[in-house]
Amino acid sequence: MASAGTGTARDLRQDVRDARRVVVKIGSSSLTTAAGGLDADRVDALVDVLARHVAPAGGGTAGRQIVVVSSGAIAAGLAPLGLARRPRDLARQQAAASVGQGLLVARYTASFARYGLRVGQVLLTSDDTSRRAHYRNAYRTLDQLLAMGAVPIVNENDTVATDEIRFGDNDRLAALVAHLVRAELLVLLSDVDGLYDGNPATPGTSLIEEVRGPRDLAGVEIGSIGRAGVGTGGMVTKVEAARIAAAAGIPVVLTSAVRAADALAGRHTGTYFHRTGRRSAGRLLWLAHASTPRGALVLDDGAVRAVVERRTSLLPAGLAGVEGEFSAGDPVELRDAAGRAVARGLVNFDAREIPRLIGRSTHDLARELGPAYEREVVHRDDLVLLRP
Ligand SMILES: Nc1ncnc2c1ncn2[C@@H]1O[C@H](COP(=O)(O)OP(=O)(O)O)[C@@H](O)[C@H]1O
Ligand SMILES: N[C@@H](CCC(=O)OP(=O)(O)O)C(=O)O
Repeated sequence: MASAGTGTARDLRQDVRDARRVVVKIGSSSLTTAAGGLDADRVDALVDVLARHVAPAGGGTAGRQIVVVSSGAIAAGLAPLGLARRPRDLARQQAAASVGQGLLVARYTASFARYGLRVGQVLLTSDDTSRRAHYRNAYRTLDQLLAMGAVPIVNENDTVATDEIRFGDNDRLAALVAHLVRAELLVLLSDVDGLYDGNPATPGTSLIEEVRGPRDLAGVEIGSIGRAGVGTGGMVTKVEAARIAAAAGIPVVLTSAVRAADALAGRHTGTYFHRTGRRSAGRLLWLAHASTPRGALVLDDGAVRAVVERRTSLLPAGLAGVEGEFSAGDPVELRDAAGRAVARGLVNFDAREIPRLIGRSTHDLARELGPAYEREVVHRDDLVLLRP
């Protein structure tokens, strides 16, 4: 194991050091005071580290493009609204997020301004970003901000997200943002210095320095939120986020906010997740991990084979049934006759139109109902297979 701080080439995680476009996610627990509310000093401490990498002068890794995914809106809104702790109900969480998000971004704005850097607020919902037009738009905005030297500050759009479509935690959001902006590195910063093989509060547990794949996680006790009680997903969502990013070809460093400088410099700190896959097609990762299906299409056996093995579009002839209420453009699940989900896709028809399509050829449908019906139920470009 290389030592931290010396900085010879062998001591460094080279792909971390070489990454130009980086997503840094910071959790609520690292931005709030023990008494509740935003801790301006901790925001400044993080920005001190990040600004050094973004600012054009200074050598080293300066000139990097950094996207910050910052939690903390709800936590920052608690004290100003006289709430002693994080509320359980969605309405009060959203009220707190509404107040807190403004304060959070104001703090980042002032803090980055110390280095002559601008920030741009980007609020995303999981649902939007699975759709083609929104996905492209989100990419374009983030890319443009980076091209103009600004630092995007991303959070979930808490005030409009409903319980069903909500990420809640920002870990998976950060993994998907990393994929969206084609980042070369994802850094997850928390109040714990990495992934431990059990609850770190338990004596005798130790830090896992590297994860090469699922086998390295076997037997690891991955627990929920920490002492601060302001975070959401605990280690479970961080490991899930790391898995999503690594599978999409993006290495991940998971460590504590106080070690951010070491992590970004490529020094051996925290837990390093090696990439396990290659970059996959854009929006489909969001479709698989971020969308909430509004209903289901039941496929006959031939259609399951065609979609799963031959990767074709789903045509009306392969439909055997429909469930739920959805509109054209919504995400739906594709199920086999036994009810197993085999794929997820964006459907081209409203649910109420489906019964008349079941088992029919597109040719017959076009002749009977007009040319608008000569289309796939789910196009293969809008379809992602789910792992068994
Ligand atoms: N195996 C584990 N390794 C490390 N931390 C763990 C583990 N299991 C549970 N945790 C807890 O997860 C917490 C971090 O999650 P969370 O509170 O949601 O933070 P954040 O606000 O940064 O997202 C840590 O404080 C730690 O107590
Ligand atoms: N969007 C929410 C994130 C909630 C949250 O606590 O996330 P995290 O601290 O990353 O587990 C917020 O800004 O409060």
